[in-house]
Amino acid sequence: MNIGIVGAGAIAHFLLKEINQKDHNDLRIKSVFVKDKRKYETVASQFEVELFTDLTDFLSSGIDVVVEAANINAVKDLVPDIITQKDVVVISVGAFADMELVTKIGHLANKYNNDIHLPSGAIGGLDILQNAHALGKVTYVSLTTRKPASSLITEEIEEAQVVFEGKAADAIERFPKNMNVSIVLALAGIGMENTKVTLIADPHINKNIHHVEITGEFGEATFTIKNNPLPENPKTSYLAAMSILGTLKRMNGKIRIGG
Ligand SMILES: NC(=O)C1=CN([C@@H]2O[C@H](COP(=O)(O)OP(=O)(O)OC[C@H]3O[C@@H](n4cnc5c(N)ncnc54)[C@H](OP(=O)(O)O)[C@@H]3O)[C@@H](O)[C@H]2O)C=CC1
Ligand SMILES: O=C([O-])CC(=O)C(=O)O
Repeated sequence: MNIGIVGAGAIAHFLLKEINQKDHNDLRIKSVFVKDKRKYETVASQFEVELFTDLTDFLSSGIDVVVEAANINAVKDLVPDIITQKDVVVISVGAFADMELVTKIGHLANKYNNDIHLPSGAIGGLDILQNAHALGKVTYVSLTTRKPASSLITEEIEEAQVVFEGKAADAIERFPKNMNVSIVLALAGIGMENTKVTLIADPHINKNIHHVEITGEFGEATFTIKNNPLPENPKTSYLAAMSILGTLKRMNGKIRIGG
């Protein structure tokens, strides 16, 4: 499967190293869409990929699937065009807090018969939530995220501080680089307005910790993950990058486990 990536930051580098410099069967990154080729010219030689700044050229470069690893604005600007030609994996899931965009991209995906994949990113438990919500009988979903203070605020603090408390819809507005997880959780369950979020800046930790609580007719579930950060961008958890690789492998296989 030939892959094109949008973005050349921390997640893209993880994927380039894993996929193009190790053996992941027939996965191969061929093309990278960037805003500025000069900034990333070493990426082309180091990973044997071609850089593109023109979307039409990028999409016709022999790729089968596009992975977005850029940001929310890139999803809004590029995915409506990409989905008319290719399957797409989106990691800046926060873009889908905009329900108009979800409707538009969903309509185009149907019309052109391409798929949108939203990896679980830095969290887990989405299988439980979606199954539990199949009858619409989930009553409560919350996410409590604790990150190193420097990932969330610029001021120096001595003690852990709640920097946001409210609904997922507002969490992603306030923290677009840190709260994509709240939106994938909301999409899998009871929505942007009902998914409760607490975000804590903690000067004493070096992991990105997400704690999910779900209550419904099925019973109750809790889930905590203590993520190691990606060294190139500590705001981003290692597992978020890995979840894209996992998604690509599952797309390329015929046996689907869980879900
Ligand atoms: N769903 C989840 O659980 C998670 C999602 N994320 C999200 O994943 C995304 C990527 O994360 P990460 O790799 O750490 O971020 P980085 O900041 O390290 O990299 C982002 C890259 O995207 C590029 N970029 C931005 N806009 C465009 C565009 N319009 N076209 C092409 N390239 C573009 C940037 O280029 P330049 O430097 O030139 O601006 C940069 O190379 C972020 O949105 C992040 O919030 C992260 C963690 C978890
Ligand atoms: O990587 C993480 O731990 C979560 C994150 O940044 C996001 O959801 O935007």
